[in-house]
Amino acid sequence: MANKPKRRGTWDAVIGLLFLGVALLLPVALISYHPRDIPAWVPLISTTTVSNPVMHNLCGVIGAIVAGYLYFLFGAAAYLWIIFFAGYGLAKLMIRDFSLRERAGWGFLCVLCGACLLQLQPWFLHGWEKAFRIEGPGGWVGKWVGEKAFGGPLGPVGAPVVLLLIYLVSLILATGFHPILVGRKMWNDWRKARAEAEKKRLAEMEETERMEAEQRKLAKQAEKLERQLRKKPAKGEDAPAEEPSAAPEPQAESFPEPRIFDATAPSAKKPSLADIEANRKKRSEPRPGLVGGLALENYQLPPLDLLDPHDEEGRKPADPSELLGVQNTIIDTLAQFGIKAQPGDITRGPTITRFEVYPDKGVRVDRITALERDIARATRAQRINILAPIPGKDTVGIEIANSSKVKVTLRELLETEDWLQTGAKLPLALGKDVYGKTIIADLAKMPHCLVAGTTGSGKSVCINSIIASLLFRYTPEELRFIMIDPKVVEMQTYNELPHLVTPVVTDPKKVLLALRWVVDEMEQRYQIFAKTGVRNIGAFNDRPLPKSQAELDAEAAAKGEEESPEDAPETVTEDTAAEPDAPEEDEEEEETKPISVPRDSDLIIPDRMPYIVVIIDELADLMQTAPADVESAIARITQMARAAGIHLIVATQTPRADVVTGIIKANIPSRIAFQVASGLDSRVILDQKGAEKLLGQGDMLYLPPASSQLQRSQGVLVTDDEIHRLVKFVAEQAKPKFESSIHDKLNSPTIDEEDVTDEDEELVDKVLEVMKQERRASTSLFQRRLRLGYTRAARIVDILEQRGIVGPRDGAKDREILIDLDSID
Ligand SMILES: Nc1ncnc2c1ncn2[C@@H]1O[C@H](COP(=O)(O)OP(=O)(O)OP(=O)(O)O)[C@@H](O)[C@H]1O
Repeated sequence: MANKPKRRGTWDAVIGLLFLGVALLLPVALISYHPRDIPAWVPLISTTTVSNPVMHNLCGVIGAIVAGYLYFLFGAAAYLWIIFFAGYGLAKLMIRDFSLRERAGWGFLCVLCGACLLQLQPWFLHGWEKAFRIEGPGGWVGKWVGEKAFGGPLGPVGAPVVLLLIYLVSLILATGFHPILVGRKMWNDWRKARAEAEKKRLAEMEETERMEAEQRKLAKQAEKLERQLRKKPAKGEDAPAEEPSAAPEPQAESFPEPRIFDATAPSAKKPSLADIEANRKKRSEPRPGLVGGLALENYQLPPLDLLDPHDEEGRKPADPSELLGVQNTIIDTLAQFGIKAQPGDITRGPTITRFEVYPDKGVRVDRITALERDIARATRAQRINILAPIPGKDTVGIEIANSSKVKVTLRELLETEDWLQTGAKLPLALGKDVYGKTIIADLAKMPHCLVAGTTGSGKSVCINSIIASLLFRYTPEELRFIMIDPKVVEMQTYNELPHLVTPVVTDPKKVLLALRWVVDEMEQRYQIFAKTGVRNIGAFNDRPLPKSQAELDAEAAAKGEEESPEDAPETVTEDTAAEPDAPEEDEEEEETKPISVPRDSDLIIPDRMPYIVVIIDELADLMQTAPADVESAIARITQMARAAGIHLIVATQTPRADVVTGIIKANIPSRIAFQVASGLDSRVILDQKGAEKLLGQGDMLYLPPASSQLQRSQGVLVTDDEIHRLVKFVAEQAKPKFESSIHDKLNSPTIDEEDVTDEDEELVDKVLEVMKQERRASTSLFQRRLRLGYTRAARIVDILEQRGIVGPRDGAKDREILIDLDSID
């Protein structure tokens, strides 16, 4: 009995070898087959009474007869027998307990189906009928089983499909090859390989970072040593020469005494009320040359007492023993896992406290990162974040949420010296970092910003504080807003602001029009810069203003000269516009009749230009309506608008790659991330993980422009009541004066795409054809060429404008064509 498996193994090898031998000889016999090799006495396949005098077949008469029968029965499918024998031969040799009996039947069925399918296909191998004198490319089986038995009842489509199914089923059963399982395995293997590659990449990155840190440390030590060596001779000549000062003692590494900073403690020095008022008054003084038809000579910037007073004294100071207790827990936990570390500084910020530790020599910082959950458990913290190392320091930072959060109010920030003394062109009070340092960004440098976070994380409050920061600094003459709020509710409060270019845009369909207006405005500003010979808004606004007629008259009178009409031109030429000393129109006249440039009559050169800040609250809603158009408009604005003084702030609560696309990200370098759901979302906003560990309610990561270092900070809090008071104060001083060009456009009824009938579509096609032939577009042209009434032609032109094919109406001129006409089929 014990011998049985052994014997079976021997027979398996014999059968396997026999099959492989057949698989080797079969192709030789089949390829060298010649019908005349078959002797006359062989039934069915003999074609001649006189066979070849010299045998062609390399496997002799037996090979010829076998090949002849295989071709006769299976046609070209005879070659499938090679796979049959080779496959089963190898399986018998290599796979233990391979059961030929279970599989061979299915293999045979596979060959039969192969023959039938070859017969039913009409394209190739039909020449074999004559060459081999057989029934068809599938042989006898193909003819009688495939064509007659299957093809007859199932028809030309049904038969191949059924046969193909049988073929696949028998192939699966013959080989034990499960396509779904194999597919799944391949997919899993691919994912595993990717994860491994990613792991390897991260490990390499960590290794390089570690090496760099090591090198920095070594460099520091070398520097320290060098300093010590340099100091020594100065102490005395008799210093013992044999002192082994060159080799640093490894155990003697000393760490600075740990200190506790409470960044939330009431600030020692506060600016006086008089300072703040003086600063505000200074900023409120009418600045020379600001026009804009808003009659704002008496405009006062809002005072800070519109904001709620912040209660610094009410803040509980940090309890040092509590903080030291937490730090000891951290050090103990690390020690339990074999990591020796020394305590470092403790900094209590508004939302989190950062505990620093100095890992001992030879400790890899990522070992500390790996203990994140254990440290969280030991300190009973809800969420912790480990900075290994803290950028620019030789310590590892463990950030733990404070039990009680300290609010960072807008008033607190606007009263700081940092704010009062800031040299930023468009300062934004964003918040305070862990060290209590105020974060004041300059929108002019940003120059565009992306704000993202889940719902309730603090985005709207952040946007409100940005708007408020600007309202506290700028008059409507100096800064204008375009607010886009598809969510409708968020920005309604601002509708009364005189700073608005147009009422808050809430209809997603009109957003594109607003963005296009911004693009036009930007282009016009560049034209004005070119005419006046300046490069950006700063230079434009700082240029000396042309003198007024009254000033010129006074000068002329002083010189005793007679005024001649030729000396006082009514318009400024291109050259004189750039010439500060050239005579100009009277300033009062200028308001009603702006300075114009004769050769380009549309170009109005204002004395000063306001900054324009475009705020989009909820990009996702816009990306749903017209993703390509919105994306390209944003890209256009962000790429060029900086010099023109146009800045974009985009907020979203959906930081997905299809909303914050690569193009949008590439053009918006500054980012503010609030809490998000996952590391993936964080990567979309910041290109790195981290935002998923934030605590919500204004806890944020700020990526300043031209930097890769994130600043964790607590966002500034401004309440709805404060915003209402602020807007009321501003709105009482001036009424909104909307730009007519954009206002009219946004108020004109849009054509709903659903209302565009088939008849309209036909006309649109015809109009496009006319445009292609004439290379121009105007309502009257279409009226004439297509014999249309005015209303009909104007409607089609409106549809074209809405689809972005032609530009807006521009007086009696032709419409601008915005597409490549050659791309029309
Ligand atoms: N800087 C902050 N300091 C303290 N609390 C804040 C701060 N920012 C936001 N909060 C709190 O979080 C709440 C939600 O903030 P906010 O309305 O800005 O969220 P959001 O991200 O805009 O949500 P949504 O997308 O749903 O509008 C606020 O009502 C406020 O209580």
